[in-house]
Amino acid sequence: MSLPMGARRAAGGGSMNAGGKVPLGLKRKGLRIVVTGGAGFVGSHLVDRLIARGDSVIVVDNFFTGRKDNVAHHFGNPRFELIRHDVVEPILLEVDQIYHLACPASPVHYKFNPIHKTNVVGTLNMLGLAKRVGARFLLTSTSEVYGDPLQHPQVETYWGNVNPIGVRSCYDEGKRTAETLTMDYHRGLEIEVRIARIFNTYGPRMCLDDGRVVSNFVAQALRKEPLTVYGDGKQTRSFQYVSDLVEGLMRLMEGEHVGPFNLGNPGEFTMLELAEVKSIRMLRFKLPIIY
Ligand SMILES: O=c1ccn([C@@H]2O[C@H](COP(=O)(O)OP(=O)(O)O[C@H]3OC[C@@H](O)[C@H](O)[C@H]3O)[C@@H](O)[C@H]2O)c(=O)[nH]1
Repeated sequence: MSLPMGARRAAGGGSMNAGGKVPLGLKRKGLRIVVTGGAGFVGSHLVDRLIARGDSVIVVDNFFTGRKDNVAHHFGNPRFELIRHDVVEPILLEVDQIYHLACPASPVHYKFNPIHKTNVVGTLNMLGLAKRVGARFLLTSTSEVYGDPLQHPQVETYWGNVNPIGVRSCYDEGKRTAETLTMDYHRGLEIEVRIARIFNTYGPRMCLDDGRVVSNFVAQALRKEPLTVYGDGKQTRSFQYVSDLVEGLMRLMEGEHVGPFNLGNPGEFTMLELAEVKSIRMLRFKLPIIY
């Protein structure tokens, strides 16, 4: 079957079964956890879940794309702390687990401000912290490590088809390097690590100007503007709701397996299909607040 270039879809139901048999929260209650990028779209939802199950959470965020508003409802909670900090600088914290999310994920943002340094130096700094305090480290990598994949859907053993010099390379190659560093620290220094490869995710707290396709289409539909389908619209993507992703990240952290694991949705749309009113409605039923 010939497939459109640029198709990115998680293989096998998103492979979210790592640690799936461990009931969340039972053994892990009361941990000290740092979430880098915790004031961002995905990070803030993760923080909500961790706080809700009784953990103490330190959010580290430089507010490049994250917003205080996303975590303001935790201000005053003694189990919550917010630190303005860029992960390209080292930081010393006493924690049990590190969720390393810090990195702008929308092409609009990272093309404007290339983030190779965030991925490489930032990941190195957080791995250094994991080593120093003996914390378990989870890297949020991306489906973009598969580049313009020639295999469809992508399984985790596929090495990808990646351009080292393109406009999106700072992200793709930055995350690939971050994965390499993570595995090196795991093999060489016996740091406990987990790697998640996140596919296209949507939900509340995405910025309207995020630039990714779901928020663009919803914003355009609400404004009754034409939807901007890029290229021939035959490229495909899978879309997962943010709470499903957060569930997957927590299961991965609590489970026994290093990964990498694809976290995504096995279903897929072409961008032309997504632009149909029916598809937008299908996604919108879970999109009560986009702002
Ligand atoms: O308005 C738009 C925006 C985007 N698109 C198209 O929609 C597709 C999806 O693009 P998006 O910008 O939503 O994002 P991508 O799927 O390429 O990457 C996204 O998901 C994986 C994450 O790891 C990345 O961080 C995230 O940016 C692309 O083919 C793009 O060209 C449109 O057709 N119209």
